[in-house]
Amino acid sequence: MHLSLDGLTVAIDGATLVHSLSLDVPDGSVVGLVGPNGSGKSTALRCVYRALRPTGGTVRVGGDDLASLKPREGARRVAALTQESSSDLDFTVAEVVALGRVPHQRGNGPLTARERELCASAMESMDVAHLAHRGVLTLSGGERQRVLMARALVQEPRVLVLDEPTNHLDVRHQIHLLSLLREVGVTTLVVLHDLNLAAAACDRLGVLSGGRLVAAGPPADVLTPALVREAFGVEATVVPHPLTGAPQLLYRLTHQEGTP
Ligand SMILES: Nc1ncnc2c1ncn2[C@@H]1O[C@H](COP(=O)(O)OP(=O)(O)OP(=O)(O)O)[C@@H](O)[C@H]1O
Repeated sequence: MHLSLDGLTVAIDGATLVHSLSLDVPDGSVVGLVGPNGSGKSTALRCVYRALRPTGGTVRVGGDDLASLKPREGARRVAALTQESSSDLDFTVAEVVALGRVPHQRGNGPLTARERELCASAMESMDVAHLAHRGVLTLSGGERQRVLMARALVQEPRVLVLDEPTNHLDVRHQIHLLSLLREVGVTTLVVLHDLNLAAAACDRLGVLSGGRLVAAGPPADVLTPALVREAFGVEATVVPHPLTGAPQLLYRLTHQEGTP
């Protein structure tokens, strides 16, 4: 299902945090949003999972204005894994994952056999099946992140919105999660800090700086030394990955005058 941000603007207390952001995420594609700290990535994403109402512009999901959809219909279409996703209650892992089915359920009936199978397979896929009976509050940061991703998958969304989903994950689980996005084939908008992972995982990238989209396109077109210098203030050498051809950034740590 196609996701599009059309002239999205967010102003809070007189400060414009996102300036007229237009970005398309075609059906089944993975689009990455990158940019320095405070550039507006999470703010833009919050409008897509309806934690924030934009001041201007529209978020369209499958052609429909998200703001016009009933909350349940919105939740059937869009699942989010965000910095705010957490559970303060000591549910078990299996219970938290099963919560992903709520937008599809009528009343408080038990899960169907298909839904139980869906939960089992999502937990297996995110490598948390062995934690099914553990309380989520006892989990490590990475384990909790994988549980929340399993919950998002169980929701069977048409659009996935992920804010730094690899935060907390070790390198094996980072690669697994990002590879999974391709396999699942769900339209995905994902904020990533690691530009090399973003280049490998995404069909297209959008670069935010100061709340404005300063570049958008395939990773090889976007991740140039000039763009990285301008947006991030960093010197990088860009080389093609020897196996995949995806652009990879090499950095050199610079010595600061006056430090040992
Ligand atoms: N509710 C708010 N009130 C005032 N300022 C806010 C609010 N929410 C976010 N901001 C500011 O808006 C800017 C963009 O924040 P946002 O969280 O979208 O950035 P980001 O690109 O996701 O950053 P990071 O990479 O650090 O996660 C920041 O300067 C932040 O301090």
